[in-house]
Amino acid sequence: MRRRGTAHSEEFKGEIEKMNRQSYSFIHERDASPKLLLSEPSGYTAEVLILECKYLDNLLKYRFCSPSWQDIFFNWCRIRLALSNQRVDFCMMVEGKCTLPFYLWPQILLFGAQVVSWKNERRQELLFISSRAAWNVSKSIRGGVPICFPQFSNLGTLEQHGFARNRLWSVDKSPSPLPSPSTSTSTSTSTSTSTSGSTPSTIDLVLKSTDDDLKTWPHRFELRIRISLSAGKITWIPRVRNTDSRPFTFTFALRNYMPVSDISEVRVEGLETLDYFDHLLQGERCTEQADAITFDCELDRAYLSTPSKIAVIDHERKVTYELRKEAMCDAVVWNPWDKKAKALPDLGDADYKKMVCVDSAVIENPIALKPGEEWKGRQDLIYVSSSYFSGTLDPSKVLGYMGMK
Ligand SMILES: O=P(O)(O)OC[C@H]1O[C@@H](O)[C@H](O)[C@@H](O)[C@@H]1O
Repeated sequence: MRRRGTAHSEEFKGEIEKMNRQSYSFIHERDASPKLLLSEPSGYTAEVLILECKYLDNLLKYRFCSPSWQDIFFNWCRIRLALSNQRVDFCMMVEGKCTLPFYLWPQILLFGAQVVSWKNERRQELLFISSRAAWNVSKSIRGGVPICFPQFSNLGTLEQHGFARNRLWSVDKSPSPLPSPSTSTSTSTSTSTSTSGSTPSTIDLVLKSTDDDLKTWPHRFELRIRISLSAGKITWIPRVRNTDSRPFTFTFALRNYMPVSDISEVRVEGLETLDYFDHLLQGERCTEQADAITFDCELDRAYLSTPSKIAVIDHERKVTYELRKEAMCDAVVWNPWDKKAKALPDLGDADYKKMVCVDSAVIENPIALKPGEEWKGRQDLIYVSSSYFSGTLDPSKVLGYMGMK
């Protein structure tokens, strides 16, 4: 826990002044943790303990806890909206219920429902964030796990990767039950997992079509994402429901920006011998010849009909990310390399060396939903400290260790 220190006093001051104007107040007693008192016009008042604050560009980010974490989600959202009118951020609040320590809680932006921070027990960041991430504009952050919907990449007439990553989502306080796991597309409302008893380290976010969205994509939908956390694993369960009177189709991806020690030391395993669309060859269909994907130039490929488990092995850092997925049979591998990195304004020139994207996706066969139907996918991202050493990689051992063989 980091208490308010002198390094932050100016930042707090600026924010307190703004809060006063918005009729929120800030309490700080000498030798006590700083507290924020939220009072809404409706009369709701809550006291929040601030655990940590950091300043990122023009946005002050807090970690905090409260007796009522769900209420605070909502109040926090309103505060950020009122103060910046730009983006909203929060951490999963599970005080008193969650067995995980604070520093393991991921940070999720309501803007895009994007997870932007996820840490392991050694407090290492497990997601990549660009050194030039633009936190204060109305555009998806370069890093973390943005959600691509209803279009992946430029495979359609919509903005690149669809609009969902550039919209403000809501917390779904009473999420509808998950459909049966046996069907990936279902009209069933039967439950296998009770949402009323959803675990404290789970949050449901929802995006619904707006009148503006309907002008560019004329289909009414509800996109729900359940994000759950357990030690060493973070899970996304996306669901898309057709709430329109006509059928529609869509493509989808969870773009995983993973941090790596050096991109030239990385191997992606599980995609060998598969066909892929090469975006750098105008989508030409090719077949993977290598026994693992390695990187020495720009790569932008959508691998087709992939297995449910893929391993991203960082040889140097002795770390493996295991990607497990359901109902998302394609997988994208992307690294922009040097020229493209320079051309992307929100990516540092050398950042390409420190990241790789391996995404769970539905691209080749878009999902078709009739009115009332729902599609459900799932992605688990698992962090494994590998036990092998640089230069002595034995893929079969690693895959065996991960339960993949
Ligand atoms: O910059 P964005 O919109 O996040 O996309 C990053 C890259 O994503 C890839 O999937 C696309 O094929 C590239 O064309 C694109 O540059």
